[in-house]
Amino acid sequence: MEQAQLQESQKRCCIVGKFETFHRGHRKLIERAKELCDKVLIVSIKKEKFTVFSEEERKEIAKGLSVELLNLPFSAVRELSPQEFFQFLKRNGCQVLIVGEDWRFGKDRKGNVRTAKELGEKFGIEVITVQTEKANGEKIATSRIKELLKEGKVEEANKLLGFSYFCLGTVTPGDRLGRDLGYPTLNVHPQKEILLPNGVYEVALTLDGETLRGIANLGVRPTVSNGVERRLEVHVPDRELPELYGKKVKVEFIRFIRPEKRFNSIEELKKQIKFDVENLKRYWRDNVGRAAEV
Ligand SMILES: Cc1cc2nc3c(=O)[nH]c(=O)nc-3n(C[C@H](O)[C@H](O)[C@H](O)COP(=O)(O)O)c2cc1C
Ligand SMILES: Nc1ncnc2c1ncn2[C@@H]1O[C@H](COP(=O)(O)OP(=O)(O)OP(=O)(O)O)[C@@H](O)[C@H]1O
Repeated sequence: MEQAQLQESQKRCCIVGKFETFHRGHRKLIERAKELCDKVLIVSIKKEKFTVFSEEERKEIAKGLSVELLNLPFSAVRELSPQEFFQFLKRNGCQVLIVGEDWRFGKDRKGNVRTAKELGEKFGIEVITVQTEKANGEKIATSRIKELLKEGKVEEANKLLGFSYFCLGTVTPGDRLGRDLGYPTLNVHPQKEILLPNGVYEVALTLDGETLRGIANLGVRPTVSNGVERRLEVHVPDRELPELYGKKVKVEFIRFIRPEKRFNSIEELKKQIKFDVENLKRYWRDNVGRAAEV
């Protein structure tokens, strides 16, 4: 029995697909793979540009899930027949293949789960099917997550992702206006274009391994600038942050608070920020124990 368990745990599971977002559907496959195998390899095939997460962000997600990520351009597999595709998997040491119910593979997407099971028998690769993960009766899909993010519905997007939409970025100097306003902000230069609309968001800021709750303005700051350059500025209430220029940070978007606005004076902007911050602090007090993560 022990020997059998040992052999089972040394198996290598593969999962193949675009894997743009690692949403709850993708992660159901990963969880199943981890139950069955010691090593899990994600073969991520990129057809078009990924826009939700940068390459480094996807690597970070994969690392957090303890899976190996192999990125392949679509051109590397486009011409492979279903049979050649299985030969490719075999060469990569794949012993178990985990697939969603509607998985298609091989040239012109000719292969399906049935073909996969047949080829699996031939090549000695066990093919395991996982049921589609749905939310409100609909298959969880990256396209829906993108739509929600673009509409500013970050909480709904996060529910489908199963974690908070985030960006990694570098701290850059701002105009030092925030300090005069009484609300100093950390300017974060993100690695990608953030899909969310301009606005004020509840966020979680991770720096040097510590996660702090904060409030961010994502936008062009129409009150104080000519409104062209998009910026991400994070304010951490009741906390004096040291000089952090050049540091890599992570900003998770938890909740949309309000759209960005142009105020007639700095005084009005200051009053609004005070209102936003006080409201958020009250919200945190009223929701003690609520984790930053979904
Ligand atoms: C919670 C919060 C809300 C904000 N809302 C707005 C806004 O609605 N309109 C706007 O023009 N700027 C807004 N800002 C941006 C401020 O104008 C900006 O933080 C300030 O100009 C400081 O910029 P600096 O860090 O480059 O010095 C907001 C900032 C924070 C922290
Ligand atoms: N909601 C889901 N539930 C279960 N499995 C899923 C779900 N979405 C995708 N999968 C599976 O994950 C694997 C990788 O899929 P891939 O990244 O190519 O996604 P997809 O089906 O095109 O979905 P999406 O566009 O949402 O990323 C495939 O085996 C696919 O069937």
